[in-house]
Amino acid sequence: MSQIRTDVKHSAYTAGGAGVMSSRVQREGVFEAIKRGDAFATETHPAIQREEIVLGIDKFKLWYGTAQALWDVSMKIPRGKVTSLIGPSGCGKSTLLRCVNRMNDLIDSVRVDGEMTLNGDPIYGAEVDVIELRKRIGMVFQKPNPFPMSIFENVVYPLRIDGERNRGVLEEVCERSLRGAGLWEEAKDRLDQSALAMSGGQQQRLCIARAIAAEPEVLLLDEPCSALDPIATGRIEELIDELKGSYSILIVTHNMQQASRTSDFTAFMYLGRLVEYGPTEQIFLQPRLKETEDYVTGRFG
Ligand SMILES: Nc1ncnc2c1ncn2[C@@H]1O[C@H](COP(=O)(O)OP(=O)(O)OP(=O)(O)O)[C@@H](O)[C@H]1O
Repeated sequence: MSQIRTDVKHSAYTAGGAGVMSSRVQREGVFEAIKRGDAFATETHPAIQREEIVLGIDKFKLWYGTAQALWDVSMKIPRGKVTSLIGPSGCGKSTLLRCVNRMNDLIDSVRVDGEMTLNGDPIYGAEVDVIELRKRIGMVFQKPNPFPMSIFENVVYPLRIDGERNRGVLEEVCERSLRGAGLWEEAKDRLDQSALAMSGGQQQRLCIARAIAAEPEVLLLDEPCSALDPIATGRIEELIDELKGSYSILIVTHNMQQASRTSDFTAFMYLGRLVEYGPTEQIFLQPRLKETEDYVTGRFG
């Protein structure tokens, strides 16, 4: 899908919505219900059920101190596909993403409830080794964060910390990961040079190379293009398209065009709730809820 359409035909509260919404929610709308704190069920499209699942999120809640930021979020993330989290600023997209690899553990005031599973294994629980978990879930941040070392050492960093010393293995992984991140041709003659001398777009692809060097089961991208110019953004979007199939990607984006171009599935969040979740084309062209339509067509947010 190359562009967002504004002539969407939604079937608010009829095609599946009515079955789960209280009559008050139907009458006054989802956003009013959410603001009031009423019980509210996500509009999940049936197509999700046909997918093989890599990540399960079940009734997940999060508080920063006394302020609740996530409310009963339940969703299944398909394997080998790209799933976008969209929604207005402050709706909890990054918070949800950071819960997947337990980055929020680093914030003292955070408390969570509910379940998440990675290929069936619990993500939360006293027995979970968070360091091992983070090896299975790669993450790329808004601003590229290469380490102050050579391009080569950046890419093989995950193997180094696992104790890998075999030069042949490291070189093979370096080349494979840089090729995977679309950076090999630009980087192959300067592998020993500092990563900090690369352009912002190259640094972000390097961070993706470093993430995929660890062969993660899920790749989390938190607004990976927000610090990049349009050309570098285009390269990252092409790369996301190429990684699809081999990797399961969950991406937070502010950019509707980016969500529609890059993702197979899209989840629309509002005030810490998951409002509607389904195939990207349906979310953009035939959303079930009027609120989703208003957001994706730019009528609010
Ligand atoms: N470290 C924190 N401590 C306290 N509150 C936080 C913290 N991080 C986020 N919040 C709050 O949690 C809510 C969700 O924020 P979050 O950053 O997840 O939203 P977002 O949808 O990713 O926003 P944006 O699109 O602006 O990045 C907001 O109300 C925010 O102020």
